[in-house]
Amino acid sequence: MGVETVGVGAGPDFEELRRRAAADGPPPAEGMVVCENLVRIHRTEGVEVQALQGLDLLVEEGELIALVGASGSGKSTLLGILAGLDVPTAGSARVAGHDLLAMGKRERLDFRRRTVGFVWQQTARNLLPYLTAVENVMLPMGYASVPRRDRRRQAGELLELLGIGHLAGRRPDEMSGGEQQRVAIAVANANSPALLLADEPTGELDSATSEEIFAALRSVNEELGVTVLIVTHDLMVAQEVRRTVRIRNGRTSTEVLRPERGEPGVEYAVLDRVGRLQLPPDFTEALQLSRRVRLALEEDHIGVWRAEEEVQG
Ligand SMILES: Nc1ncnc2c1ncn2[C@@H]1O[C@H](COP(=O)(O)OP(=O)(O)OP(=O)(O)O)[C@@H](O)[C@H]1O
Repeated sequence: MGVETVGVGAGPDFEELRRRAAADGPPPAEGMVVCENLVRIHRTEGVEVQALQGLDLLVEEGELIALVGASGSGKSTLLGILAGLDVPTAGSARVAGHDLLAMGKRERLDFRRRTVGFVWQQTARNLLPYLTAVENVMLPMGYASVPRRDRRRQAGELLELLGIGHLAGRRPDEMSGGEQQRVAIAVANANSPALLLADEPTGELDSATSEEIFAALRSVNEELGVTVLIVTHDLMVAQEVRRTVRIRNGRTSTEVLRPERGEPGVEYAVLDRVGRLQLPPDFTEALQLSRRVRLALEEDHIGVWRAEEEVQG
């Protein structure tokens, strides 16, 4: 192998080195949502909080997934980034092919209006109080360039799809919390988004109503083909989806996959594209693994042991 000198007038320049480094890495992943090594640091009054600390997430087009995690683990921060409301500090994040770190102001606004839909936990935040359900649904259609003459009909069809056609003429204060949330799902789909984000959509509701909200989210996923990502503490929701991703300390730690919805799932640790794995803290604590471990490749598994000097104390 030849040796090249990097210097003025000799050898490859910086751009060339960058191109080679990129070519050496794995090819870019594809999907509706692709986050790699995503970092978001909040700075307030001189204090830094690392809300996301190198998070990886891949969501395929057409999936319906749940995102769970303890309070403060970074779920809302991630949703804000995917919705184009917040900008990551480092790493990469793409939604429907849009690079969320490189977007200019104009593209970001367009992205929010056309590519994503959002349902908030607080029912009151999702709807304008002085408009009827059908008028609320028609509103985002203006941003998405739906011709004016088609808006009322399309809004009515969306409400029908979600089983709430009879609410079309009612204002939010004439509906229950669950009805408002289903109208909110119609509003979030009015611009035909590629990705629907829902932050604790069943958080303020009882379990029977939560089932209705979840059924509405499932309808838009199955009938309209929208990719849906739900942040939830609700066990019912987490058990009803095929894939549940758990965030811990600003990183994706484990995933539960279910062969069929409602069936018991299998929990997997997440391996990133360069082979990094986050060991669960209860495992590392039980075996007092810290700093370095010994690995051994076996026929069908990898063994992980405490390093010799740490075993001897
Ligand atoms: N704007 C902000 N300024 C400073 N720190 C923030 C800001 N937003 C979030 N954080 C911090 O970032 C971390 C992650 O917060 P985030 O709201 O994303 O967590 P979460 O998992 O959504 O929590 P919850 O389930 O309680 O909503 C927390 O430590 C939080 O205090």
